[in-house]
Amino acid sequence: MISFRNVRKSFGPKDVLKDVSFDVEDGEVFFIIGQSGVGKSVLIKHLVGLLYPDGGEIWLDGEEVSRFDEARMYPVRMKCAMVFQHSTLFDSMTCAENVALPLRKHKGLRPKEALAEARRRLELVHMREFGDRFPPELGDGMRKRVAIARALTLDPRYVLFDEPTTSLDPVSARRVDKLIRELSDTLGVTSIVVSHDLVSIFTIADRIVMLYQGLVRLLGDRAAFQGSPDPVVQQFITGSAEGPIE
Ligand SMILES: Nc1ncnc2c1ncn2[C@@H]1O[C@H](COP(=O)(O)OP(=O)(O)OP(=O)(O)O)[C@@H](O)[C@H]1O
Repeated sequence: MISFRNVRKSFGPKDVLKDVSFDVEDGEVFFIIGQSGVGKSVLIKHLVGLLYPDGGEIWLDGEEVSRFDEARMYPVRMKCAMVFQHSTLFDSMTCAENVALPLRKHKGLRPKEALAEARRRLELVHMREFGDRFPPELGDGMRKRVAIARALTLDPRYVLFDEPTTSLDPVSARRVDKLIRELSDTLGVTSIVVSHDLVSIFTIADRIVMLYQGLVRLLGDRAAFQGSPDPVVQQFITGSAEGPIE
């Protein structure tokens, strides 16, 4: 389980996170939503020690990771994989070689074993037949799925997705949604998804937290958001230009 407890973070005079608290339960698909610049990426970077809070605590599986030094962060990063918005695959390696890389580096598998295991991992994301292709030969959606396969190589308990469907065509975006849902349902992975994509949110989220002006505006399931009388929540989820959001 992940707990953010009264987390505060400022950059110079800018108070990005003022007092943010919520828990993410094991196995759920948990979305973090809110306007551009509200601090969604800043928040998830705290989980893996890419940022440290100015105040408050972050707990992961019973340990306060917000006080960990680099050495103690290492196993945390193995447990929490990140899938960045732009797939960071090596263009000069095949998809299978890309997925095999962390298996060789962190699990010590020999090249042949790592490649065989990489092909099994590609199957999880329905990309097995593309193992010998190079990333530039594939579309964005397929590259994203390979990046997800690579993120899964070290059997993380948590996968942090930063805007996984942004810049994908609608069909590829829905395939990525389906995959995120499957990872929770079949592997028990906990997914934390930063997203603006209303279709994803209302199709696959178990729970959603909305950040607004440095605070949690609403935390709840899809029905709680759809039925919320809060005009800020309603404006965000309907994507309306008119309303209280500045
Ligand atoms: N390392 C940093 N140094 C200074 N300011 C930063 C740093 N990282 C983030 N910020 C600022 O913190 C604020 C929140 O950024 P963040 O990237 O978390 O927004 P976001 O909610 O993820 O937005 P988007 O949806 O556009 O990705 C922004 O104003 C950003 O400029």
